[in-house]
Amino acid sequence: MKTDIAVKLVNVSRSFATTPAVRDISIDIRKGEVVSLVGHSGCGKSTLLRIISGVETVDSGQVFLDGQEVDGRQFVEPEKRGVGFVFQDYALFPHLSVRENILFGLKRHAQTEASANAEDVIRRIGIEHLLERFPHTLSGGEQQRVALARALAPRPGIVLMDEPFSNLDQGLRGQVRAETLSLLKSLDTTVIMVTHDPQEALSTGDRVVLMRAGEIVQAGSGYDLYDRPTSAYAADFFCLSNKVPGIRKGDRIETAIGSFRLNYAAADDGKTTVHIRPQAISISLDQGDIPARVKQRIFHGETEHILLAVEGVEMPLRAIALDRLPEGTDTVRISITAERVLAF
Ligand SMILES: Nc1ncnc2c1ncn2[C@@H]1O[C@H](COP(=O)(O)OP(=O)(O)OP(=O)(O)O)[C@@H](O)[C@H]1O
Repeated sequence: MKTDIAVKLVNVSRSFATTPAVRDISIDIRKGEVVSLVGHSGCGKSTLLRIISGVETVDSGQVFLDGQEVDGRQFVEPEKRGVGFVFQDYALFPHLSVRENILFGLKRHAQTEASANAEDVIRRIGIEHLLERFPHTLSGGEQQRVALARALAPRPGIVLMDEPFSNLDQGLRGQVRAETLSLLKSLDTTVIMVTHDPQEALSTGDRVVLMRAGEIVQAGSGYDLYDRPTSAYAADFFCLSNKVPGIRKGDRIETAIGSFRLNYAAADDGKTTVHIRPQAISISLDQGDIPARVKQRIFHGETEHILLAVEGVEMPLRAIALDRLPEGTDTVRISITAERVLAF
C-alpha cells in the first residue's frame, strides 16, 4: 500500500519492570520530514527510537514503516526495516578501517550497486581522505561523519539519530549539524533525531516533539512550541521564565507589576501565575513603566543577564540586556512586552 507516511506509531507503550518508558504514543511522520524528539533525561526518547529501529519491542500498540507493520501483531527484524541508526557514541567497529566500517552494512546489497552508493555517500560527506584510517585515530567530528556515512551507505529511507552531535564541542557542533541535515534533506531522508538540547531541537526539526515521562507533551514547529506552548512545562523547557503571581479575569491578568492583556493564555479565571520571559523585559536607564534595582549582573559576552529587584515581587526578575549598562548602574526602569507574557 502506497503511503506518504514513513513512520506511524499507534498507541505504542513499553515498560521496563515497573518503569513505563513509553506510554500510549501515537504519531505520524511524513516522508522526508525531520523530527526532533526532545525531553529531559529518562523521558523515553531513546526507547522510542529503539522501538522504531526494532532493537526494542512494544508491549502494546503498533509500528508501521512505509505502511508495513513492523511491530505489534507482527515483527520485522531490525536489519530488514530499511532504517539507518547513528548512535551518540558513533559505535564504530574499532578493529575495522573507516572504509570497512562503511562497507560493513552493505554486505547484503548487490556488490556494484553497494559500492557505487558507498562512494557517493563518502564523496558527499567529504571523508575520502580518511578511508584507510582507524576510528581511534579520528577526531570526534570525523567519527561523527564516518558514523553518518555508515548509516547512509545502504540508502535507508529513514535515519534515526540518538544525540548525534552531543560529543562535538560547541564550535564544531552547529557546523556539523547544518551539514548533516542539508545532506539528509538532499537525499529526501526521513529523520528522527533525539536530543535533550532545547536549542538544538528548535533549530533542527521541521517538527519538534516534546516528551515527558513517556508521553508526548506537545508537537509542532519550533515556533509553535516556543511562542505558543500549551503548558507551563513546555514553556519552561524552551526558556526559563520569571514567575509572577496574578489574578486572571477574562483576558486580563492583574499583577504587582502591571495588568496584562493576554495574547496567549491557557489559564482559568482566578489565581494564576504569569510567565514573563527574560526577553520580554526591556531595560533602560530612564525610560520604562517600573522602577527596579540591579541586584546582580551575569555577563555572557553578546548579552548580559540582569537580576532585578522590583517592589511587590518576591523573587528577582531576570532580564536580558542587549545594550551594556554603564558600570555601577544600580537603578533602572523596565517595561514588559505584554504580548510575550504567558499564563497557564
Ligand atoms: N533496558 C532497560 N531496562 C530497564 N529500564 C530501562 C531500559 N531502557 C530504558 N529504561 C528506563 O526507561 C526510561 C526511559 O529511558 P530512555 O533511555 O528511553 O530515556 P531518554 O529520554 O532517552 O533518556 P536520556 O536522554 O538520558 O538518554 C528510564 O527510566 C530508563 O531508566
